[in-house]
Amino acid sequence: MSLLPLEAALERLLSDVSPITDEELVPLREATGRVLACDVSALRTQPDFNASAMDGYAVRSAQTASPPSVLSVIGESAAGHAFGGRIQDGEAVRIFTGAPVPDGADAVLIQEDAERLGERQVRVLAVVMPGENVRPAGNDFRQGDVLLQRHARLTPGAVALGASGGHPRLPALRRPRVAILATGSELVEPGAPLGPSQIVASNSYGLAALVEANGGEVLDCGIAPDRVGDIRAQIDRALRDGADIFVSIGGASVGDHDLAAKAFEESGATLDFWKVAMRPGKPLMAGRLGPMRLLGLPGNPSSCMVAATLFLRPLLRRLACLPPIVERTGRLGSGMRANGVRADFVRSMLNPAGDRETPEVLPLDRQDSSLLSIYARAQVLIHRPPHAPPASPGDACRFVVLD
Ligand SMILES: Nc1nc2c(c(=O)[nH]1)N[C@H]1C(S)=C(S)[C@@H](COP(=O)(O)OP(=O)(O)OC[C@H]3O[C@@H](n4cnc5c(N)ncnc54)[C@H](O)[C@@H]3O)O[C@H]1N2
Ligand code: MOO
Repeated sequence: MSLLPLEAALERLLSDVSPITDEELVPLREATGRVLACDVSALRTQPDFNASAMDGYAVRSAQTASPPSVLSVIGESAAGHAFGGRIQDGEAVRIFTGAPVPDGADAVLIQEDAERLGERQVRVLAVVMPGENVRPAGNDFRQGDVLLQRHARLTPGAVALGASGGHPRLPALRRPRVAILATGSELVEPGAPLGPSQIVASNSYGLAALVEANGGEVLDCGIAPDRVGDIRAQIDRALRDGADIFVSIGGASVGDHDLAAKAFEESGATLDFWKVAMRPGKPLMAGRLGPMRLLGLPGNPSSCMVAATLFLRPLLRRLACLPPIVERTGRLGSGMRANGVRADFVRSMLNPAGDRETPEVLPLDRQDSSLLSIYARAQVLIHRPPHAPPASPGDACRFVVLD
């Protein structure tokens, strides 16, 4: 099978994908990172009374026009305990930050500008203007105001705003469910004892982190040995459990024990493509089974993560109704050789001292696709198109940001 150009592969993968529209109410504590299903309006006004912004004395501002003057202290208003009466000329109410400003008062004199004279009196030492140190009712928002927009991704601040608006739960789109299966008889879980010629299954953890960072939910299918039946069983399980995407890791190449394509086909899936003109990540495959998408990622750790960044991430973000992550332009920090037939994605770092708009991009010196130590240091991938001519330091380049 010949290599499919990257753009054609992406087009095939994404052409008929639309965002999930199912909605669910999510408790505030679980809402960060979720995508809102609809606009959220305030159920209450904040603050719903005129509130003091400072500790001091609620006064009629006109009464402070020619300090020093003395006012009678007729009571106290604390947060949660309003003063019930009304202030008249010549009177003040001791008040604390966040407390309701009593009727009749229009300003708060901060206590640094006041001198308390026993229980009953206070000396005014400064002029206060009408409205000074008062947060009027509705200062933040009013009941019915749209606080959060449909399809916004909830930040910590947005969650706090939703809470303040009176919502214990927020309406979110269902997250795309991504089943992740590591395949390979040599794999063991991190921390488990390793037998001869065994290795740690690290990729599932990298992929799970990528899925969660991009609005998805992980269904962990563990590790399957190199047996078609075991891989198929996990495909069936993922379909039963309502996965939107099934991702296998490893067994994507052409060796005798590379069984992903066979397992996909025997499970009844159609294979959309297999093998993309890119480095790393060439043996990538994509298919579908009923409503579920399948991605077969290569096993080499960097190949797996790069293929996931380029294919799983956009698929997931589209399903999750998140904006695509677009390539950016930078300047090469070092020269590069002419490229071959595969688009090359070069693990690189950004020069922290460089220009932020058009950063200098520094390729890491070793690019072998087995090297997680290099991949983990990389912040970006320089995208060198097929047959790109040799490039010199300072030349423009395109790059993809990793997360
Ligand atoms: N004759 C050919 N051989 C290979 C070709 C080819 O075109 N012709 N392509 C090479 C390329 S490119 C890649 S990439 C690899 C990918 O192969 P597979 O997807 O079949 O990966 P495996 O053979 O299963 O594993 C490769 C490597 O990665 C390790 N691995 C696998 N799964 C995990 C995991 N979950 N966590 C960590 N490491 C994992 C595995 O032990 C192997 O060391 O094929 C080339 N060969
Ligand atoms: O594509 Mo493989 O991913 O070159 O190592």
